[in-house]
Amino acid sequence: MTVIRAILTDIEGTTSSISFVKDVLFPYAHKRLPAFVETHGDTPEVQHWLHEAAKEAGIVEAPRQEVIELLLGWIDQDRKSTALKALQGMIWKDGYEGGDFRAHMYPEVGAKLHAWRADGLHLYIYSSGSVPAQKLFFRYSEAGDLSPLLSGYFDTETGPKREQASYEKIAAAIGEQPGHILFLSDIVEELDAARAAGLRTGWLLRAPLAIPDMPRHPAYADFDAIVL
Ligand SMILES: CSCCC(=O)C(=O)COP(=O)(O)O
Ligand SMILES: [Mg+2]
Repeated sequence: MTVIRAILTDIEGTTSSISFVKDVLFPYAHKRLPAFVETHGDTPEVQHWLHEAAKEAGIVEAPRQEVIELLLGWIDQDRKSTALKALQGMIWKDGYEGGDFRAHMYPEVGAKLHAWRADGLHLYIYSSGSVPAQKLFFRYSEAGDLSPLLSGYFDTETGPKREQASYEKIAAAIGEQPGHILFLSDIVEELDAARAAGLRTGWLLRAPLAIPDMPRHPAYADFDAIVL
């Protein structure tokens, strides 16, 4: 069995509950997005992402209000748009820093990340959430500030999570052979793509999900069940 030297983990459904993202983060961004665009819409970074969103939808000449409506619809659909995720991250910053919420972590995750790091493993995140949003997520988590444990973050600017090439790029960026990296996710298509790139995989099936008799990937109910 190859030695695992690095762990790359997804967030939603893996370290943290889907309901925290859908019931806390998304409504927070939905409520504040129109005012945020109103107040910050002329800054270069926000302008850039509004333009990218409009381009993605094929409405580059559209008035700003139409782009806002588009983004609100995308939040409702949980569209994994890089532009939307970048804007959401900027909006969530206020929520974390103002103490409106802390990021949910499943109960064993914080201790397990500490243990893996103490064993010398390098820990990385790969999520559809933007890198700045990921940094906030682990800094302001229910398990305390976990950001010092993390060696790096990847988002969909590296590539889509269901494509083999994204994992090849991440392995190269980490500087490890793919076989020494364990990717953890709740989404089987992401795990298939990671395996095709040569990474080891772990499928998180959090309760009430049951582990099938013959899972397509090594399957675990939580991080404590993972044997390296
Ligand atoms: C870290 S930002 C909040 C999560 C988010 O917006 C998201 O889309 C999570 O997707 P994941 O790839 O972590 O399943
Ligand atoms: Mg996920």
